[in-house]
Amino acid sequence: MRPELSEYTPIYSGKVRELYEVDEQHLLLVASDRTSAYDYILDTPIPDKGRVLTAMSVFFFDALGVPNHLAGPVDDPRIPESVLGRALITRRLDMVPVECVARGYLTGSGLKEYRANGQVCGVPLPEGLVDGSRIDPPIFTPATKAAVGDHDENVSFERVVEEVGLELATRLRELTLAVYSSGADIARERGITLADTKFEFGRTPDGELLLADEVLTPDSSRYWDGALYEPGVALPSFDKQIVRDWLTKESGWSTDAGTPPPPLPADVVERTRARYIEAYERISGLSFADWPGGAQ
Ligand SMILES: Nc1ncnc(-c2cnn(Cc3cccc(F)c3)c2)c1Cl
Repeated sequence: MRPELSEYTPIYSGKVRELYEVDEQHLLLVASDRTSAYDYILDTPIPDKGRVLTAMSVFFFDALGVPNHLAGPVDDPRIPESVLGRALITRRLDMVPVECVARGYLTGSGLKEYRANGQVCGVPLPEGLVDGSRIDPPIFTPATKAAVGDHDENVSFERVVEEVGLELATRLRELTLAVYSSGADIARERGITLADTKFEFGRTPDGELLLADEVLTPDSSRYWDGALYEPGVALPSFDKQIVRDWLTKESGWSTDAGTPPPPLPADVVERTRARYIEAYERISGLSFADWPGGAQ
């Protein structure tokens, strides 16, 4: 008999995820079916999104072989039925207050910074780069966690050293770049470009540094279709472009409307759900139908 979710104390509610306390040493990390676009949380959930992204994290945690915060399998008996398949039992860690971002391609806030001063987070880049240019080797572009509703602030490596000390800052950079490259290689072999990603790390009471949070999901990374990639071409998001295009080209809404986006039509929801499942099945080589939870 599984416990009810109401038996666990909620300790954090993010835009699309929640965190509960299971006991002194363990947390329940829950991924919802909510999705965001243009910095809004959409009214319409994408069925199975939480389960697919959980499956992706588990696949990468296993594939990368890096010490991490997982403390049980996806069907751990401590996981309530209502969130089975989209929740994980994790060890409770002392989280490092740095968003550890790796970029293998120049876009988003990195491109904005580059255009202003030819570097990203204090890392100088070659001249002449455009949106989508490859950054090889990938760079560590850390950020400080923003207040709720705000964007993270890109910071220099030196700033991270001030925050956490040189040894840990160096370790974070090494781990971030190594794990990103391994994950990006796995995805690239399956035709998916992971342009960038954001990791979070935490420490155990005896000081071990573990990879925590979600790993290499479309919510923590930019997923591009490898077949469509070309530098300088605005790169559609593998998972979010269907929603973005419907919102900006068909719904009558616009980003400067100052109003929240309208609800999504069923076909946009279904096509987006299918894109998440396609990304998971291509990258993992596994069938999502075998993943626990969902319509029982
Ligand atoms: N193993 C850990 N130990 C301690 N704290 C965390 C932790 C804190 N915050 N976050 C981000 C987050 C993850 C999911 C759902 C949310 F609502 C928020 C993760 C973790 Cl993963």
